[in-house]
Amino acid sequence: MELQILDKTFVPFISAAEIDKEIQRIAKDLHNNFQNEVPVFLVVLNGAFMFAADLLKHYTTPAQVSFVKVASYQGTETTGKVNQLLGLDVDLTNKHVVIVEDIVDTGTTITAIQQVINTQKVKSMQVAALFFKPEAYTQTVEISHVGFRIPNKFIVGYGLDYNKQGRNLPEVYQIK
Ligand SMILES: O=P(O)(O)OC[C@H]1O[C@H](OP(=O)(O)OP(=O)(O)O)[C@H](O)[C@@H]1O
Ligand code: HPA
Repeated sequence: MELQILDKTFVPFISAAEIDKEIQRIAKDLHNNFQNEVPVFLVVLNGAFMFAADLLKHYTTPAQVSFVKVASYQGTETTGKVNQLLGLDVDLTNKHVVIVEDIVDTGTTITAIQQVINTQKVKSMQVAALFFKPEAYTQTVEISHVGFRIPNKFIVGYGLDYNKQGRNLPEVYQIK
């Protein structure tokens, strides 16, 4: 069934069952990665809230979870654009960090986050993204865990919004 949000029409793209299957696979890969270690999951709000909830329910050994938001503002002339992670309330020193993102599109956001994380002495850093648009990606950060590689078309649902709407949908729609 088509979905109308404001001026745009969307068509069904990925079902809730398909999403769940990929999330279980990613959770298993993460378990295998960390074995007896306790990783820190940094969930990037707002979009990743639904992915993070489902992923972390399948990650059943001890972990730390923290929620961050990216804020960028203009610094001085020499520093240019400065990025900040709002809400980062854990010391990441010597920790295995997993950044949890709903989507990596151009890669601007994940690159900004990685730059902030790299100012701390972490043990390792990985990215888990449910969706990745290879054709749109312009950056070099490695996306360690990807649910779906998708075409460069706008999607909504499962945390992702169009003009603030559609985050609540349990499946994903693609713009028509
Ligand atoms: O790779 P990029 O081109 O940077 O795009 C990806 C980012 O865009 C979305 O966030 P947005 O800034 O829309 O905020 P939201 O999570 O609150 O929707 C998404 O959640 C990613 O964080
Ligand atoms: O395709 C998308 N949909 C919703 N939000 C987004 N943020 C980056 N890409 C997208």
